[in-house]
Amino acid sequence: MSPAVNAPLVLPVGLSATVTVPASSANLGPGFDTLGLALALFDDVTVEIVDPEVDGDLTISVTGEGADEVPTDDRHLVVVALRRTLAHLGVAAPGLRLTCVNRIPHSRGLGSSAAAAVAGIAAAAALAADADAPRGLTTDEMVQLASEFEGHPDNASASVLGGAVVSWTVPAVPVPDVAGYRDHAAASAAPSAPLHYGARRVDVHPDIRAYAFVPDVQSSTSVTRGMLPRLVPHADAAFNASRAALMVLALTVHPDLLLDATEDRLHQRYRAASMKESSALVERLRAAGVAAAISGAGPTVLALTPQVLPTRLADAAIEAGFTVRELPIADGVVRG
Ligand SMILES: Nc1ncnc2c1ncn2[C@@H]1O[C@H](COP(=O)(O)OP(=O)(O)O)[C@@H](O)[C@H]1O
Ligand SMILES: N[C@@H](CCOP(=O)(O)O)C(=O)O
Repeated sequence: MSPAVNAPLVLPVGLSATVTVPASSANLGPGFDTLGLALALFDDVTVEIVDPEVDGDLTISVTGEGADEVPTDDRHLVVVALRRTLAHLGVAAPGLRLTCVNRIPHSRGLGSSAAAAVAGIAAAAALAADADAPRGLTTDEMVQLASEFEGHPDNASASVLGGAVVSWTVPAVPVPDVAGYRDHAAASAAPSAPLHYGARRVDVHPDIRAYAFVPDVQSSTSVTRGMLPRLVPHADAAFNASRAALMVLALTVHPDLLLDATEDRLHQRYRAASMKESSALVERLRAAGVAAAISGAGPTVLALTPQVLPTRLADAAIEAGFTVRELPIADGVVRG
């Protein structure tokens, strides 16, 4: 019998790929759902193709962050992203064994879920390439798939491209009107409205240092996205447009402008009630002249500064219950 037309290429048992993917900090103050920064805190994921008769369809071993919390079955984010990407590439895996070494804390605003998606996508692309699959993935396609998975491109594109990123979306259907405004939130929420996602890397000024202040508490991104209003005052939107544009200058050539450039009126104030200690820390750091903002949807605080962080500020944050880490700016996902 001849093989079915378009039958998937089956990956051979014994094939394996390891990928290393960085954490990310999204928004950087004014750049809600657009700016992101890759940070040198890495998850390592190894995927091996196994014989299901011998090793089962799927085994997942997780050490480090989230080891006792993430599901070790078909719902695991890396597995979902991996399988979706293999299907996209016309490739099938008989059985899968995953080994995850997690260093990115979960639900803290450091892009752990985007990193998991990028790991799955990059591992699938690496396995398909090793098996000489007819299709591969370009970097733009990785940004597209990971952003579709995550629902916003800022974290995902930073973990793919590294450095700082400017990312954007193009709605595939006309954006509906609400009360005279174009309702982008409704358009993105509509399941029938696929988006095109784009992103480009910008190289960060070498003097800029990034510090993450990580609290013990967790905060779900989807929950705090629900705290955002559907409409905002035009003056606030205009304010953020100026600061987001300024932020690209501050990140690349004028680090002295970081304090002004990290101001925001679109999201942090609306989420502040759910992360009072983090919001207070942002205020304290900014009052001391350090450009600080909530990292992603929080509750981690990100500080960007062309100077070493003064010890008294780090000590005060530790006293308030935060772990303080300087995290170099990282390159994007790589095959290990
Ligand atoms: N490496 C991982 N493996 C499996 N699931 C993960 C991984 N990282 C994150 N997740 C899932 O994503 C959730 C956190 O996502 P989210 O609320 O978007 O926070 P974050 O800011 O860390 O991305 C975790 O509770 C977990 O279910
Ligand atoms: N732009 C998003 C970023 C979420 O980042 P995460 O690291 O908290 O998942 C948002 O602000 O919701």
